Amino acid sequence: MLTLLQNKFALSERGARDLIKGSLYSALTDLSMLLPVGLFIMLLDELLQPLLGTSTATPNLLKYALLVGVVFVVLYLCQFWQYSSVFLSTYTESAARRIHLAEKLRQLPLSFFGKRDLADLTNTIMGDCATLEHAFSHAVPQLFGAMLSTLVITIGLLYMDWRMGLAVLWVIPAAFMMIIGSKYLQNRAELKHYQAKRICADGIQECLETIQDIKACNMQERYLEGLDKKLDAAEQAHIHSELTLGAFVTGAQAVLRLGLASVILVGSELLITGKTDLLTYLIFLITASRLYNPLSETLANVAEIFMAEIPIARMQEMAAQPVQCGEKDYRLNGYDIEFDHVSFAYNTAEPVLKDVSFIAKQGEVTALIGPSGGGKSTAAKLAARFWDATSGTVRLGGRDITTIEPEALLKHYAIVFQDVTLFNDTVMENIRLGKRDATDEEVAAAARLAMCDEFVSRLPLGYHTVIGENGSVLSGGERQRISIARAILKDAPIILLDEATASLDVENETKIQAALAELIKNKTVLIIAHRMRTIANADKIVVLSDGYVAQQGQPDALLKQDGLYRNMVMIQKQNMAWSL
Ligand SMILES: Nc1ncnc2c1ncn2[C@@H]1O[C@H](COP(=O)(O)OP(=O)(O)OP(=O)(O)O)[C@@H](O)[C@H]1O
Repeated sequence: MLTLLQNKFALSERGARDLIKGSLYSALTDLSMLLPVGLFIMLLDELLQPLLGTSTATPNLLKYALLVGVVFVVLYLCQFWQYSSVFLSTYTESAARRIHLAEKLRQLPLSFFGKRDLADLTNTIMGDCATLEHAFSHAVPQLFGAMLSTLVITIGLLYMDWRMGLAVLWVIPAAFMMIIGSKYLQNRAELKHYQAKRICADGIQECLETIQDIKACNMQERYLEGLDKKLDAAEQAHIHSELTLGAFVTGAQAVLRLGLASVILVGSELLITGKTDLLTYLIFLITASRLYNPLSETLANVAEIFMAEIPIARMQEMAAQPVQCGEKDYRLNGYDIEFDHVSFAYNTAEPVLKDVSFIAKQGEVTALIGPSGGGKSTAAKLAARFWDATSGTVRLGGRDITTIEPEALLKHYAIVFQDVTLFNDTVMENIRLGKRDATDEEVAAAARLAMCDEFVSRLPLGYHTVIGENGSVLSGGERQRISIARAILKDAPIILLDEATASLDVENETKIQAALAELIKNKTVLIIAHRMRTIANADKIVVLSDGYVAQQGQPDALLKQDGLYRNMVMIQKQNMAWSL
């Protein structure tokens, strides 16, 4: 039962157990709502008896006053238990779900993010969690509770008088059949609504991200027209989905109310023909008027549960994604990085790296060079296990890196990428990310080595200036220098520099090269650069072209060979001779 609920609703074991508890409390609350009805019937019975001549006793009002008090307390307690059980457990489960999702995202390989668009992912984390939170606090336990309480009442009514019992109950399967029958249409409408909403969110996100280019190309009007159409489509899809839901739910609720009419008809007939007594007839009338209330709400909830199937499916899809795992405690024999017949493809069958083999030795600078799209950045990312090789092995210190837990592995790496990522925080904290426990003095020393001083002194609050989302108040070169300072501060044994100095002017590049020369002593350095001067001091060159290793060896030796390396050096020399 627990496993079934876990699988069906993407719940944790505790969540499934809480759902059962919440459903039982909901059933108890529904049943407790019949207590005032019972009390009323008792009083009615005592009032009717003198009229019917079966007794002369008058009702004991004190007894009824006490019973009203007891019923009130029971009702209060049932509501209180149901509320605290259902809502508290739902929000606890919801918090656990969000943490679990975040934890899962942390462990997923980057290939997963390459396949998903960001708006969809954000929607899964924020929107889907909220949808499920609402469904499990307002719909699912109430539905199960109503089903349970209806079952108990059904047995009681059929036992009292099966004919009037059937008159009350026939509408329940009819109404549910109507809702279940409409499931396909409702799901289709909701899926269309969700897709339209996602397209809208994508459009808005794209607009915000590319606003600079849209303005530069004078495309505002055309772009906004497109966005307008997407918003209209989302609005239409939403109206359509609400109408589909509303039509079936109100239809089913109307069918439920027919039960009262049928009980009046059947009961009157039985009463006239003397097949039942007045009290039984009244019991059925009053029960029927109460029985349909929780059921009526439940019908609207059934639709919400159907709709929750979409986010549940997405949660399950996320949960089923394979994560990168490995050992946290391991021994390395130095920090040589070895690519051993490595091939790799992103999403397509076409490999980006093909049978790549080379060793980046500790204490040496190994430069990856080659034409654009040759696979240099991909190789660097494979070296840090951002992705796992499709075939072949990447080793660090003689150990296959797929056997090492990614976070434990990354402790050995300081990385400076082409695309720098900065956080909306101070310069100081952005650099401190390299080493969380670094003192302000250590951060400032790293910043000085990375030539940050000069531009930081111009910021209003110096190192304590908040630099905006992704360092929006800084230039490309300044952002890159912060990223280099981070790497210097981390002082890891392996350094990956992917176009690390690409956004710098020649003067700053020369200064930073000097700082980097200090940083990289006795470390394993893998450097990617287009400018030959950036890799002038490399110990080894690996030329990657079209995913293959075209050449590798010491720079001097490669210069003597007629190959890609010599061509690139010659072309760059010619370019430097040009002037505008
Ligand atoms: N995340 C990705 N998903 C799919 N394909 C990708 C991805 N990243 C890169 N590629 C493709 O892989 C190939 C190699 O890209 P890579 O960035 O490794 O080349 P590179 O040699 O570093 O290029 P450049 O010098 O222009 O930066 C290219 O064809 C590129 O389109």
